[in-house]
Amino acid sequence: MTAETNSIEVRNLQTYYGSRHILKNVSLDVRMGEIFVIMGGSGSGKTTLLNHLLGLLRPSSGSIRILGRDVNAVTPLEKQELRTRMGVAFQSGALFSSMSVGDNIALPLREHTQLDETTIGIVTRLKLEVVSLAGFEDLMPSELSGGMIKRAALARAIVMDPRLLFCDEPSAGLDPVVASSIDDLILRLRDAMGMSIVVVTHDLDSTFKIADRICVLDKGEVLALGTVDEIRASTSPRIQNLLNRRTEEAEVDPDAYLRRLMGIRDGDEDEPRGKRL
Ligand SMILES: Nc1ncnc2c1ncn2[C@@H]1O[C@H](COP(=O)(O)OP(=O)(O)OP(=O)(O)O)[C@@H](O)[C@H]1O
Repeated sequence: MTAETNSIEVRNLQTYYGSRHILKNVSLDVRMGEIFVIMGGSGSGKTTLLNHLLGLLRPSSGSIRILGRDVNAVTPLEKQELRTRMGVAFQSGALFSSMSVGDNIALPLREHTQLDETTIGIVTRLKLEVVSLAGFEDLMPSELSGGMIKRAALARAIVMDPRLLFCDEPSAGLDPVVASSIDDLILRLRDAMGMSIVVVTHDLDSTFKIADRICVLDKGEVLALGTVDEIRASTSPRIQNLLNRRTEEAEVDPDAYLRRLMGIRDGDEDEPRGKRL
C-alpha cells in the first residue's frame, strides 16, 4: 500500500482554465517525512498545483491522493477530517489582524477540537515556543515583524500536529538572514515532528538548503524531479538555464558589454560603429 510511504500521490493531473492548458500531465509523489520543494518561475503553475493538493481546485483529469485518500472522491465530512491533518502557512502569513497572536494560533483548536481552554492555552504556548515566539501570545499581528508573522503562521499551521504541512513562499519578502532562519525552522519542524512538508518557492538558495527532493515546474510541466544532487547534476539545458541564471548575469564580460554599447562589432579595430555612420 503506497499510502504508507507516500503522503501525496499525483497522477496525470491536467488543468485547464477555459481553453488554456495550465498543468500538463503532472505526476509526482511526496514521501512521508520528506521536504518536497515545488519550484519554478512566475506563471509556471506552482500555485495552481498547490491549490490542487489542498483540495481547493478540481482537476480537469487525473487523480490526487492525500494521506491515502482520493481528494476528489471523499465526502465533505471526510474532506474536513483530511484537512485537520494538513497544515497550511500561506505566503502573506494570513493572520487575522483583529485577534492576538495567541488567539490566531488557538483558532484551529477551538474550531476543530473539544479541548478545554486550559489545554488550548498550553498547546498554543508550546507551539509558540517551537517557532521561537515564546511569550508573544498577547501581541497583535501588527506588532510583529515580517519574519515573526511567518513564524506565527507556521505555529498556527502546526497547532493540530498535521501529518502534512504546506508552506507557500515561506521566505518571500524577508531579508536573507531572516529568510535563512525560516529555512532552519522548517528543517527543525520536520525533524521534530516527522511530518511531510511541501514548500512552494522560487527561491533557489532556500530550495537547495531545505529540500530532500525538488520538483521543477516549467510552463505547467514537470521539467525535473529528483534530489538536490540530481537536479544540480542535470544536463538538461532548461534546468541548467534555470540554475545558472544568476551566474550568467554575474559573468557578463565588462569589456564585451562596453564594446556592444559603443557599437563595436567583433573584429572591428576598436572603432565605434557610430563613428562610421
Ligand atoms: N483563475 C485563473 N484563471 C485563468 N488563468 C489563471 C488563473 N490562475 C492562474 N492562471 C494562469 O495559470 C498559469 C499558472 O499560474 P500560477 O499562479 O499557478 O503560477 P505560479 O507558478 O504560482 O506563478 P507565481 O510564482 O507568479 O505566483 C499562469 O499563466 C496564470 O496566468
